[in-house]
Amino acid sequence: MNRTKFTLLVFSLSFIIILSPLLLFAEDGSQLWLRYQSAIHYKAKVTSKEKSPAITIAIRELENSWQGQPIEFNLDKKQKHLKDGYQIKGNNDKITITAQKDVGLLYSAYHLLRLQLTETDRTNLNLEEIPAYDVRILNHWDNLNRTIERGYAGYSLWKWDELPNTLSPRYDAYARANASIGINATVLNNVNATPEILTGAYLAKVKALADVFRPYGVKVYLAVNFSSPKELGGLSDSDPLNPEVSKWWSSKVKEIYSLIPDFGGFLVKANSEGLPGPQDYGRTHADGANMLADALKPYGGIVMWRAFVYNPSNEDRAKQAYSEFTPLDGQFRDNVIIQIKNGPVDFQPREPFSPLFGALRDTQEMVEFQITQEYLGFSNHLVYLSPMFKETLDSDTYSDGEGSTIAKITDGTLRPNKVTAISAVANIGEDTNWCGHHFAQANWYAFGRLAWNHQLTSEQIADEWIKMTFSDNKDFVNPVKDMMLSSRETAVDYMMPLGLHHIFAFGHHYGPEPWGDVPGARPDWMPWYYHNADSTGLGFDRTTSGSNAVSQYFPPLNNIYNDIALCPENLLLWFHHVPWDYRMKDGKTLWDELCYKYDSGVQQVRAYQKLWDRMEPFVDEQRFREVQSKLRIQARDAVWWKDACLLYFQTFSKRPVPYDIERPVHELEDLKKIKLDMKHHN
Ligand SMILES: CO[C@H]1[C@H](O)[C@@H](O)[C@H](O)O[C@@H]1C(=O)O
Repeated sequence: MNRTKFTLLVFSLSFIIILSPLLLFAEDGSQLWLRYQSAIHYKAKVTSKEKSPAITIAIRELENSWQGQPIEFNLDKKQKHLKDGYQIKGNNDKITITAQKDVGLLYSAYHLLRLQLTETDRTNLNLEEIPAYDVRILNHWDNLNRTIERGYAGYSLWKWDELPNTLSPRYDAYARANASIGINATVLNNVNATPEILTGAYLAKVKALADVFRPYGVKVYLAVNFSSPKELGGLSDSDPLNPEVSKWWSSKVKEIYSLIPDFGGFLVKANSEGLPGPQDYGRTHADGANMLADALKPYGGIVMWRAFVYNPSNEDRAKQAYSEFTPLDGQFRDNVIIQIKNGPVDFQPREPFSPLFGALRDTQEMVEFQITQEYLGFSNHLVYLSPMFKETLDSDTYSDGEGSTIAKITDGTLRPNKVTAISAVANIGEDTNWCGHHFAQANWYAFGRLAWNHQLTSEQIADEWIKMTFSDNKDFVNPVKDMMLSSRETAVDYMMPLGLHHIFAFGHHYGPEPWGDVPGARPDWMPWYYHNADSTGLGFDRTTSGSNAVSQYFPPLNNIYNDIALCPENLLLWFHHVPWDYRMKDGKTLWDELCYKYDSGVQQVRAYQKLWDRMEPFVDEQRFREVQSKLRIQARDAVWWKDACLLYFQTFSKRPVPYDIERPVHELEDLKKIKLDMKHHN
């Protein structure tokens, strides 16, 4: 080797040595799970007779990163059964992909790259993927001032003040991330919607976003305020039966479609939590939804009408959506779909499924999940939500006999739905790592994967996500996967075990406040409304001798939930007021069981801390430290929850905390004084 070559070699080696830690350090999670290595020495050969923006992206993704056989794209419009899906066939020499839509080819590109990143065999491929739902949609609760209701990852991605002229690169990255997991729709603004979103100025901004998202197959939808005709159009009212009102909506819809020809439709929260709606004029939800549906119909748009309604009344809050919507069954147009939260109350760590699923026989239904962790420690706690999503989807409602799962009711298997959909409230914000917690990215990922295929297991999804996001080393994948898979149950244990619910601090919903009593607030906003602790026991009596919410479920569930001996123990205090000395299945008293559950939640988080520390060699410095520090918060919060709930409930149970578990480290009176400043959390 001559001198020049030697100098060059030394120079480049030192360059690599100096720079590599910096590169590692710069690893911040902004790439999400899209960590494809670029194929520097090899440009994949991808051929396609057809061209379109989606196909161009698909080719670009593969040419940048695919390290395998040449690929041939085929568009075959006759293969309608594929919907947004695709077939992949291939051997060592070649891969052929067929889709009926160009977006199907794009999805197939991400499928191949996923196989590559997860080290799955790619030499013998013969598969067909068809999505379970037509509309796989994120709901952003983003306000026009860029705060996010229940958002814990910074401000909204949408920079309304810069739009439509300036386009943040995050818009493209957002659409790409969604496309990579099959999400094809997004509601840009908060369901607590302001009429302003429908002004010409905002629609021009919405159009700019729709144009960025379109090549990735992501359609834009808007949440609308039911009073828009009055507030924006200057009409005397917004009565759905007033012809002027429906005329106003028709012309607004026409204006939207002239800007965004593939606009998806509206999401509506009406007559709920103070928002206006058809009931303001003595009309029904059906009158309101149908009026909007008629305006959207000529363009193929849909209305997602939310069932999240409850009034200050004497009726158990858990019963109200069912009471209000079942009498309207069969009255909705075929482009209306009722969007129902997974549980009957409000995204609690664990709820039974909403009894509305399956009860509306002649009305289309869809699930609304919450990815953002409003009731699960915000972006501070590591809680992998796939098991929770699956718990709902796999729940058997018995509406059409055994096997009538929520998945089958909503995906069209059991009902002749014109359109099928599944939604979730997003956890995405402007933070560099998108979701506030590196592991919260897994929940966005899991929602997309389940919306595509609800038969995937939580374990499969976690496995993929860990390998793509962090490492495929089994010494990392296996323990981290175990941590993720148990994390939801852990959170339930240190927050609200055995069916307890809604004992959160008023307003921000972060910490515990089972004693909560907000002067002047309505009873169903008080935590004691939900736990009913007294000297005899704990829990909400929803049996036939209590609020009778059990009767909203189909047999045999109504009887199972009604019977304290049959009711699943993880829902016991949801359905029953249980004596403190009631014997649980393991022989412990209710009080002791409660104590052990809280303690086990705390111990589990401690175990996660230890586990994560052992993972240091596998993770870059920055992500390692960030997750480590979040776990510290989670561990402190878990103790806070345990102490607050046990010390408070003990004032009723008057029994000792079992002597073999960790003693409280707080005074109840001190805990009662904690006031969190959650203003930035809205
Ligand atoms: C958007 O409002 C939210 C509100 O912030 C939240 O606390 C509650 O969970 O539900 C509401 C809803 O789903 O409409």
